[in-house]
Amino acid sequence: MSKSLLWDNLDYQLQPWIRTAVDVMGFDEMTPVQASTIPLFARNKDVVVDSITGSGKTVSFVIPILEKIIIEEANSSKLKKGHFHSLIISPTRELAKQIQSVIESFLTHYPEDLYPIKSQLIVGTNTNTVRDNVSEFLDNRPQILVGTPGRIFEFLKSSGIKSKSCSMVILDEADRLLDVSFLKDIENIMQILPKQRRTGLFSATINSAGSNIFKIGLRNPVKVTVNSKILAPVTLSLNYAITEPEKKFQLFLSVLNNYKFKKCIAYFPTCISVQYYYSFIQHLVEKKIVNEDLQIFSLHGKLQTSSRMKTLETFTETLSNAVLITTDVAARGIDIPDVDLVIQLDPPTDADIFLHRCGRTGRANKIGKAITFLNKGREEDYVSFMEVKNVKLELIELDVQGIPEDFNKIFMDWILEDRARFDHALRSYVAYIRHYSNHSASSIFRFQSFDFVGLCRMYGLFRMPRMPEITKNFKDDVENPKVFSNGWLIDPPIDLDLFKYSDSKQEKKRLAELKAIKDVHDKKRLKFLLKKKNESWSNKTETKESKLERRAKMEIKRKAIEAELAKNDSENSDEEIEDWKQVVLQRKKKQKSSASGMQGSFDDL
Ligand SMILES: Nc1ncnc2c1ncn2[C@@H]1O[C@H](COP(=O)(O)OP(=O)(O)OP(=O)(O)O)[C@@H](O)[C@H]1O
Repeated sequence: MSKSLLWDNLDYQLQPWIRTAVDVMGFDEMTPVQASTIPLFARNKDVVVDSITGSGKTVSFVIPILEKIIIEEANSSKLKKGHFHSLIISPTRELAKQIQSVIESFLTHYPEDLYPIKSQLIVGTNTNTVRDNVSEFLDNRPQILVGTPGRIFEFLKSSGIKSKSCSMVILDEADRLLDVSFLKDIENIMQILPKQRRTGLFSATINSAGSNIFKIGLRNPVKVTVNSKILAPVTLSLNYAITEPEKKFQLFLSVLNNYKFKKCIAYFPTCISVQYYYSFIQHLVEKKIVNEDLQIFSLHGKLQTSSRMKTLETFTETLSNAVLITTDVAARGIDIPDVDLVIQLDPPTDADIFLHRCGRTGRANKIGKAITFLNKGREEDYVSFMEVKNVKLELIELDVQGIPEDFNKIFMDWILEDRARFDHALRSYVAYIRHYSNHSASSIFRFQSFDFVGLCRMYGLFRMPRMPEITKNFKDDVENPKVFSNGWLIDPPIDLDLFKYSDSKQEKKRLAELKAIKDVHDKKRLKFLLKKKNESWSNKTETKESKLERRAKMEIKRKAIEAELAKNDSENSDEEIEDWKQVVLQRKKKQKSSASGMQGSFDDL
């Protein structure tokens, strides 16, 4: 045990009940980040903390907050109604909830005869409004608030909420909170809070925040960097496996069946792919193709908050043989005991997220393994790309051991039971293509060398959809022996007219549409109807209102451009007028292509 990490070696004495709490929690010594950060907060410094995943950053801000509240209470500066002492902001509700439970687990050791210390969660859920947050706050008078940016901003603006006593603010996963999606809310929150406050920023990838760190009014911050050369815990082994897309999902199942693990988190690229594969895996468990002992959970951003929280809770409480299929909603900060395996079906679009995902295992000196699947061909370059970033990945050989040879047929039979599954597969496929085109390392993740047929098979599609990305980059049927005419991947093709929805209402609607189309003999009208029908899963979600809104906006834009043209007509040369016309044309073209850009369809479906 290193002497400098002993709790009693801090340059001030911890409150006795906090000392008891760390003992009971089994924290024999401080982690390095705690040993550096706790004394800095005690000396009223602002801190920017960069320390690897699972290194105990949460406790390094929870203890100082609790200590400060007690010291200030002891100085009889009790908070008045509507005031609070500390604010902790996190990018996700799950993480906010987790931080609050760390606070609560400390508070179970707080002496009952002292003035009560309380915390409150300020996050949006499907059942509570910001008003509910406010009335709970005014009734309970908690000193510590933990929440997500949007809801906290709304909360702070509400009448009755007084921010001027807030003396500590923590941004956990600060680089995420300071990226474009949250920055505005964070800046707005900081403007409401008093300038005289202590601020702490924490992350395992804080450097990605760049100069945005200085947008939130830090005062002479001290940077705490623990082991700058190590980007991942030494107990975490980082592996990659090369696979063809067609075999990727089978490889994943084979790992689940054959690897010994307590808990596994598997990252899928999109919410819809989590939903889709989750239902297929249920079927595979029933068919005993996936180990029956495994308990499979799914978590993604499209689920309601209460069900997200519940899933996470149950997964946390399950002792072993548990698999969580999820998206990046569970990539950062989530601390679940005994996760010893992380699988990434695809590398994340943002390289920083790679470390956060892998870091769900190998935490607090426990052994963990993370395996990332890379598509054969171009994606192997990801290994050297990560090496430049100081992240070394080791190759691991995997095979589809134990997965039935007729797996593709089993997949297809499952889809054929219900046409809705085919729609789901198609939507997942399209979402994947959209996801793939967002990779920050675009020189590695390129469509030019992508195995579109393999991807179709991975999603169980037996026919290739038409999408601009595919038509642009895919060598056609003649050149590709795996594809039969009209994009079919099976021979003979199936009769799509006989492919039914299991939901009777949906099926009735389909049959009515089919009849309407068959009754049309006018070719032009038929083409129009087919086009409209094809939009069903991609575009029809757009409401009539939003279409009208968009049309109105386009009208305003068009008028502005025309006005500009007219102005230029009178003032400029013919050449400049021509340039302007080109701009208008290009703009229109761009709008057209982005509107149709991410659709997939079958002309005759
Ligand atoms: N002093 C300690 N000794 C042993 N374990 C500790 C100590 N402090 C915290 N832990 C445990 O370490 C684990 C990781 O802590 P925490 O979630 O705070 O990590 P983190 O650095 O915030 O990670 P991430 O960057 O992934 O959010 C938790 O399970 C926590 O209980």
